[in-house]
Parts: sequence; structure tokens; C-alpha cells
Amino acid sequence: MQDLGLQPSPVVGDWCAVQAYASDRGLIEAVLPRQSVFHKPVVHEAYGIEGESFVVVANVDYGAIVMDAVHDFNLRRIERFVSLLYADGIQPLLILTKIDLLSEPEDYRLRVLARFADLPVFLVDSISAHGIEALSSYLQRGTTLMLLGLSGAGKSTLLNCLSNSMVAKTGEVRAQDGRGRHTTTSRQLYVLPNGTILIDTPGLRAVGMNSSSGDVSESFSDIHALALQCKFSDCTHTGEPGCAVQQALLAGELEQDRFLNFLELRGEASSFEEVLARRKQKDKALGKLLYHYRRGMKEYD
Ligand SMILES: Nc1nc2c(ncn2[C@@H]2O[C@H](COP(=O)(O)OP(=O)(O)OP(=O)(O)O)[C@@H](O)[C@H]2O)c(=O)[nH]1
Ligand SMILES: [Zn+2]
Repeated sequence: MQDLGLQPSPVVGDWCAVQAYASDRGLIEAVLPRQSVFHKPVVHEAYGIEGESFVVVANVDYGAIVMDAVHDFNLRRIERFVSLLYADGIQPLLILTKIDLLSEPEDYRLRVLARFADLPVFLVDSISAHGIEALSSYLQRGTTLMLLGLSGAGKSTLLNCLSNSMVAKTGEVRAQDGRGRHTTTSRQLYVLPNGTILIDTPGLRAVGMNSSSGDVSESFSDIHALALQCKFSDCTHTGEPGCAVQQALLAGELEQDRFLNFLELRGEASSFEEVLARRKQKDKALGKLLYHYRRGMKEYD
């Protein structure tokens, strides 16, 4: 967003005082005090580093983690989202989608509750709207829900289902693994007919936050398995000879979209790891400096 010279700069979810100068245009004069903010951390706390973080969404009441129960059910990812939400004092909810494709959807609820006993879990089929009713107590006028989830998790479809109108464009998804295209390219805010506010965050960015390359290979186990057959163990899969990933792409066994998604996430993960490496180097240099300083002091004693 363009820096408007306001303190703070408005983000999605902010309530602003606006001076209207045309029927569809206005000038933001002030950002009203925020009730809550959701931060995107730059560096993961698990590494013992208090990294920078920045506010991505303001005034969120609930963080709805949207997860494809069929193709992407992952307790570790739930944990990551839950801890990020808790860190900002935002109540998490879990919405497991595509349950129409499961024979025993209740099993998934039990698996989640065994680990996160207090987490409200909803099993929904956004196509037929089955299970949507259970969410209604969270969908109140003036309540803001932020949707978090990977690309293809079913956020746009859920939004459509909730609003009963095509407010968001859903992407085509491959039957094979259920991964979608990145139809959500910017954070957006929708107001449901009853006055509930929904904020849809880009699927890719949601996983990008504090992901490490370990997480990336976990999410792309097919590419990881192919990579083991590459001629070079440090193959980047971007043009080396004897690359099994490129071969699979050529043979149509690996979808180009999925590969591009992998490259994008790997890029994010490696810059994250670079930050860590730089930080370690700095700490080492500081340790050395302190050591010499202390020795110097002793010599004076
Ligand atoms: N069977 C079934 N399919 C679903 C359900 N929800 C979503 N889908 C399908 O899953 C695919 C991806 O859904 P989207 O709503 O586009 O996913 P998204 O989370 O918005 O993805 P991004 O916009 O990339 O972040 C689409 O083909 C949907 O039709 C569901 O409850 N049941
Ligand atoms: Zn390769």
C-alpha cells in the first residue's frame, strides 16, 4: 500500500475517518485506534529470535484457519497458525473444508481435538453449504473474521457459500491433489449481507510466513522424492543436466503450476534462512568482540 503519511499507515481491517470528495472516492484523514492486530513475523520465535514483524490486518475478532481436510490436513500447520493467532490475542477457529469427499469426517475433528482441546472445529462442505450453519454464532454484524489458509484450501468457495453470491472468484483445482491456483492475489475485505466482515488473505503468503525449507519439502513431498533421483545432490531443478524434476515436468507427471509454487515458496524459505544465518554470524562476531574486550579488561586488572 502507498504510504499516505498517516500514523499508522492503514492496513486491511482498519476503520478510518474519510473525507468524501466524490461518490466513490475519499481521502483518509485518520486511522481509528485498533482493537487488535495480526502481525506477520519476519523471523520465527522458535529460533529464539525476536524478529521484526509488521501488521498485516487490523481489528480481527477471529482467525479462521481454513484447511482442506482431504488433501492438506496437517496438525503441525494448524499448530503454527494457532500460535501466531494466540501471539496476537486473536481467537482461532478451524474450518475443515471438502468434507463431502471424506467418508468419516468426524475422525478429523477428533484428531484435532486430541491435540487442541479448546479449538472450535467446523466441518464444512462449501459446495452444498453442509455444516455452514454451525458457524453462525461467529458470523455476527460487526464481527471480523480473517481467513488463513493455503492456496486451494477453499477460502474463496467458503466466502461464496457464506455470502451466497459470487464475491470471490474460485480457481480450478486438479482432482489429483486438490491444489488450487492463486486466485487470491491481494488481501481483501468482504461484508456479508448480515454485516459480518470477512478478510481473505492470500493463500501463498499465509504459508510463506516463517516457513523453512524443511516445511517446504514437507508440503512438496512429491518434488522432494523426485529430487532424490537428480544427478546432482545439490540440484536446483532449474536447468541442470540429469534433473529428475525437469524430466517429470516434461513428461507431464508434475504440473507446472505446482512446480512454480514450489519455487516461490523455496525462495521465501531461503531468504528466511539467510536472515538466520546472518544473525548467527553477527552473534558470533559480537561474542568475539566481548571476549577480546573482557580479556583486555583483565589485562588492566
Ligand atoms: N468438494 C469440495 N470442493 C471444494 C470445497 N471447497 C472448495 N472446493 C474446491 O477446491 C478448489 C479450491 O477452492 P478455492 O476456494 O478456490 O481455494 P482458495 O483457498 O480460495 O485458494 P486461493 O484463492 O488460491 O487462496 C475449488 O475447485 C473449489 O471448488 C468443498 O467444501 N468441497
Ligand atoms: Zn533436479
